[in-house]
Amino acid sequence: MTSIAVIGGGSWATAIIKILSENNVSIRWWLRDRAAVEHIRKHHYNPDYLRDVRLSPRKVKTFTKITDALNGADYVILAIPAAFVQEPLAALTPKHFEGKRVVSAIKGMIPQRHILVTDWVEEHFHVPIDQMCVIAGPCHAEEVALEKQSYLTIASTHEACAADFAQLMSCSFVTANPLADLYGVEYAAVMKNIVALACGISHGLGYGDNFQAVMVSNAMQEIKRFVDAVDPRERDLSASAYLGDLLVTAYSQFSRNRTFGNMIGRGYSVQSAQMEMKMIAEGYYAVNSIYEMNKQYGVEMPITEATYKILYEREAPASEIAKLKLRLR
Ligand SMILES: NC(=O)C1=CN([C@@H]2O[C@H](COP(=O)(O)OP(=O)(O)OC[C@H]3O[C@@H](n4cnc5c(N)ncnc54)[C@H](OP(=O)(O)O)[C@@H]3O)[C@@H](O)[C@H]2O)C=CC1
Ligand SMILES: O=C(CO)COP(=O)(O)O
Repeated sequence: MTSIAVIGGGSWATAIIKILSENNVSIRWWLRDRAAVEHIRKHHYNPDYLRDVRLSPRKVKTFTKITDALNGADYVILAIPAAFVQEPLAALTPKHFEGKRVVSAIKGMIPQRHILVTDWVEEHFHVPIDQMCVIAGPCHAEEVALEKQSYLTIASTHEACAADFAQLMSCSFVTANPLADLYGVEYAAVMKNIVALACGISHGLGYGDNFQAVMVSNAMQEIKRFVDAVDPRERDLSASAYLGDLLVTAYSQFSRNRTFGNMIGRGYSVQSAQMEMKMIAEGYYAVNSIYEMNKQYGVEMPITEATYKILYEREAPASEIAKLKLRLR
């Protein structure tokens, strides 16, 4: 039986565990919150996220010590927002990861370093890049909880590695397909969160569906320009791992990033929007990383620039979106 450690106790970790539990696996789940661990052991659901998801005590064991969760695991899934992933893993060394495959379920970048999570894991824990995957595709945890038909893309530089893990992430309501484009998929997943923020901001300002459709079309071109600059290769950006993920985050009621942006458009400060939301909007951190990274690449990125100026330079949302309006086609 495949043993899988899941690191993180939020909505996506909970949804991933629900999917994995449909297969013949044993899950070793680390959460930082001791009270949540006690609650799950006693009541078999996560009290803080997706409370309707029942967790099989036979398949899912919870841990408060991260090394215990990793013990004997074949896979380690990282499912904590990128901004916070370094702290819980700080005590781990390359030895803890020896012989394990690492899967990033994170759609964000390491903020202080402006690097992808897989690059950080390779650098920090010496996990070979071909032993890593990312979980991508248009898929909200809330819909997984409701068993609504969903699709995931498992990307890796090594197709067989992606294919193995895709099998574990497939079940009656989830189809997971492998794809050999780790970097393209990972960057696109980071960038779609920035676009969702921009869509939310415009919506909060009163812009309508016509404007948003143009924003999303322009965003796809912006993502293509950036991804082609950082990792040039043949790829079909209309595939669901790229375009599908952008669409779901830009339009869905469940999108954390769009919700956060919407509050900013309605006049909330960054701090008050963060306090209002229990969940994390990765795009807030990602926009800083992509903006900083792009100083090196010089790609034309009007949507990223406008979002950065609103969130980090405290420019007025209305005037930044008005300027952006003139750059969209
Ligand atoms: N939700 C979704 O539908 C999807 C999410 N993702 C990605 O999954 C990743 C996780 O997001 P998601 O589960 O939605 O996030 P949530 O906001 O639902 O949960 C955040 C998790 O991170 C933990 N956390 C917050 N701050 C810290 C910290 N300082 N140190 C350690 N842990 C911390 C929280 O712990 P605590 O509960 O104790 O506060 C919680 O377990 C993100 O990269 C997101 O982009 C990808 C696809 C879909
Ligand atoms: O990546 C996600 C869905 O694919 C989740 O991010 P949002 O909640 O911002 O849409």
